[in-house]
Amino acid sequence: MNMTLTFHKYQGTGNDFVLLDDRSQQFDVTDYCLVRHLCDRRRGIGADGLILLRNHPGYDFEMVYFNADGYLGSMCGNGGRCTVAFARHLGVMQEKTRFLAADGAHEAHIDAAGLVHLRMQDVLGQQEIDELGVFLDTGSPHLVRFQPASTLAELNVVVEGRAIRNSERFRDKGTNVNFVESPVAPDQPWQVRTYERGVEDETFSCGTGVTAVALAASRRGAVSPVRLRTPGGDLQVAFEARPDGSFSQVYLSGPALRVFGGQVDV
Ligand SMILES: N[C@@H](CCC[C@H](N)C(=O)O)C(=O)O
Repeated sequence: MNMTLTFHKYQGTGNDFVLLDDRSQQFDVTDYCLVRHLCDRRRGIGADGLILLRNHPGYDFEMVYFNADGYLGSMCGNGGRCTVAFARHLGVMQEKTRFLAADGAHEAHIDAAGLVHLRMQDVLGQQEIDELGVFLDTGSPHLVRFQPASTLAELNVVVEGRAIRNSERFRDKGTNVNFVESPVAPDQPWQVRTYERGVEDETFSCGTGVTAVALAASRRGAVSPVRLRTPGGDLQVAFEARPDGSFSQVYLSGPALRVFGGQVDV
């Protein structure tokens, strides 16, 4: 492209993103090589994904999300929270906002402690439960696997997750794979490690992933709000469970921090 891009680096519990203020709609969303380059941790800025903040009629902004593989992605929960923090940094919003993402409209607010609370889409339909685990879509597809006690820390998430993600069942559309350990005491969090589609690696956390875990764990006694611990930090998921097995009022809450800004020649 032979141009200089101004970028902003954000992270939400270690899930990190390059954010671009693209309200002028200059970025070529078909240039997957550029997105992949910017997300490359050796040759570029380095991130799990890239997000464009754009104007859109009827909303404070639109969030356009790309995975690190360069391709347009589905909903990104941690990325959504980081985009809300970015929108406040730009002055596009103050405490509350309503924006558009790949899976539709979202509301969010930033509390006095700086935590970002993002309302996720209602999760409708039945969770698919079999010997492999619990499959559900929280804006992105997720397989949730509950592990035996004290096994999560030693699990090879990349090997195990990649095998499931590339299995015949998931090869075409892919899935994220979340490995979960139940709390050791009622006041302890659910522990989660995630292999992420489109990053094709373990990430420090995954927002739509911990949301899927909380909803799947509600069948195992988890009560809203559920606290979840990822390698990148703690997140909270609140929800209302409906009699038909669907969930509404689903909120993903946690920190979303600006790390640095700069310019990159591309
Ligand atoms: N890390 C994100 C998930 C982003 C989408 C995922 N990589 C996919 O392609 O399904 C999150 O926080 O939800």
